[in-house]
Amino acid sequence: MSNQIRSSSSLIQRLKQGMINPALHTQTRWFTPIEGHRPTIVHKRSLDILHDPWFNKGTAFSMTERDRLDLRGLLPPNVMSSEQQIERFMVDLKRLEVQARDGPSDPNALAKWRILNRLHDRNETMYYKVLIANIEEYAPVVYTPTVGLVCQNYGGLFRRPRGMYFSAEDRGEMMSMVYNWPAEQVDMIVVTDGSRILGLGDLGVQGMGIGVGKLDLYVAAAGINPQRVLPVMIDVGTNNEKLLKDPLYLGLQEHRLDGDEYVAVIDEFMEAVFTRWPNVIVQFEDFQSKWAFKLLQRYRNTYRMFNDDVQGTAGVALAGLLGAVRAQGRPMIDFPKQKIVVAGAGSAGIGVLNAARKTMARMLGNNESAFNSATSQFWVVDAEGLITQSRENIDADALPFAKKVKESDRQGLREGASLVEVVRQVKPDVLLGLSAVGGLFSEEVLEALKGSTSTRPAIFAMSNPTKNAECTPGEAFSIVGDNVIFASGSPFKDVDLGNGHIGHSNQGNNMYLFPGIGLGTLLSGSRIISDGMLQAAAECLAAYMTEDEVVRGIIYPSISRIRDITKEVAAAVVKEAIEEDLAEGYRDMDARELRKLNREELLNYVKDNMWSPEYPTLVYKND
Ligand SMILES: NC(=O)c1ccc[n+]([C@@H]2O[C@H](COP(=O)([O-])OP(=O)(O)OC[C@H]3O[C@@H](n4cnc5c(N)ncnc54)[C@H](O)[C@@H]3O)[C@@H](O)[C@H]2O)c1
Ligand SMILES: O=C(O)C[C@H](O)C(=O)O
Ligand SMILES: [Mg+2]
Repeated sequence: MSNQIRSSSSLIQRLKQGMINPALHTQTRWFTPIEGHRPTIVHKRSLDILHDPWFNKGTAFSMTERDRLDLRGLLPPNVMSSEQQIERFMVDLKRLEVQARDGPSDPNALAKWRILNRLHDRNETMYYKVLIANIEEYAPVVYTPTVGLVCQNYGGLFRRPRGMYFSAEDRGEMMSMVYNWPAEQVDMIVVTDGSRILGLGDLGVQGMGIGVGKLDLYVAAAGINPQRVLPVMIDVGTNNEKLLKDPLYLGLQEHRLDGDEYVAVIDEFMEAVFTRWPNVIVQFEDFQSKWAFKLLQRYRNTYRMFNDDVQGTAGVALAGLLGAVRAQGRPMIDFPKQKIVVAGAGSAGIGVLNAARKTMARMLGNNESAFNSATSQFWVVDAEGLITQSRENIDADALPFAKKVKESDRQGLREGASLVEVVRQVKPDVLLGLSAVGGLFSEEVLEALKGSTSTRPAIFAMSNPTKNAECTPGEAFSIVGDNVIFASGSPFKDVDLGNGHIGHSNQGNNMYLFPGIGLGTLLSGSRIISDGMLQAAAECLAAYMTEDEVVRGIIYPSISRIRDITKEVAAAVVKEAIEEDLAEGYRDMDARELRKLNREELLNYVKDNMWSPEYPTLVYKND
């Protein structure tokens, strides 16, 4: 306690006890502190304050207080008044009923999320026990699709902060701020700038929810220790006009930084986290396409990082495409014969196209003619229709897939042709959507797909969340036929086709790969995540399904098996890292020892390093 406070409070005590006659002191004009202005002495800092209901002020901590108490970076950047905090809380309380009605497919999804989130705040071990034991039921609550609703309502749902926030205003400070995070070791970071959250667009600082949801799966599926995960939001502003005007918005209310200024912020963040935790793995999530590719190219050879939307999605889609070939009763090597129409040429669509083309080309001999012939198997349609080489200002990433004008003429197609025209003319084996446009595979498009030359056309409606799916499984099976293969990014129920037959609704989501890519990289000790490691992950997922399953139209495992498939994927990633001479080992397992492991030993090594939610015995030690 400061001397001044001690002396004035003892004065008050003495006054109260009648030891001082106030009349004698009228001339002296003693300083009497106003009760509400007296500081409260705390013996805590950082997260300990935020987690103490007595001291916590949440978003109302002023900037100076945040600096004084090591809170900088642990809260969203916008400082709120207590009146604003209460208004936000009340808006949310009143909105609950409306949101419950608007929920994805489960009207109580948001309410369930709140209950689970409160458990997460109170007891991590119990939370993950519940999640792992009931993953099929609660993955759609803590992850896609409900997490989309959570991000949209983040302002109202914000309670106890989770993760770190770096904002454009923290430039020059990140290297020290990163030490405000209390964990000595961090294995996995999921970072977003909130610019393209699922198919919901720019949600600014509210995108924090996506990193939290992805890391829940890292813990539940990959057994990454929850004390070693860190969700990060880089708030460089938002171009969402509604949020820019919302007085209760928690992020920076200015337009997004762009160009070199933007890159400098991300560079500073990368330097800061890798300086403090040199072995961390950083997963980039839901960055708008414009930056997704550029940042991936910028960092992938120097840092342990990957982009989930570009690379994770590519692997999952590739595994599904190979599964669809098998489901037709054909060998995987027939993949290069598939005609594939892709709707959407953003970070996800282009990622899938590159991976699928590369795999086809490899199957065809990996030379120039193999590449050309693989390229001709794809038709790419974006918001402006079919992409051909006659398009002006064509995006550099889409250029390799632009149809040659002669080729499209021959097929009766022109630049900008609509999706339905393309499907009608091409009669594809596969129709794959990563457009973020719900219902894009309309009745007309699905009717056109009935003309497919495939015995078993495949439909991948991969956009998230549920309302952005290009079509539902009900529409796919009823319009195109009972025989189709169907997968979607967000979960749907299987369809009862009558006569005891089931139309299987697969979930084609990058959740089947990113946890294994992260865990495998960690356990291999590789300094980078190579194309080969990603390819190995995808091939492992493709091979995971049995012949019997694929023939029944089941091309992805049920989410109840996610811990097992993640273990397999991680082992495949470690193995590839060893083969590419990238593995440097992890903890006691050095690179030489790693190389000696056979398949079974490798799987055990992975399994033994997966955290499981069990209560440890606690002992108090005073030092
Ligand atoms: N299932 C998964 O695992 C998975 C993984 C990553 C992304 N996604 C989903 O994919 C979607 C797209 O993500 P992104 O990062 O590529 O987004 P993006 O905004 O970068 O790209 C969207 C693309 O769709 C195109 N498009 C828009 N309207 C169209 C229309 N009417 N017809 C055809 N194309 C149209 C755009 O031109 C653009 O090329 C999102 O909904 C996201 O949730 C799913
Ligand atoms: O988050 C998901 O469910 C998948 C993917 O990363 C997406 O952005 O949609
Ligand atoms: Mg994503």
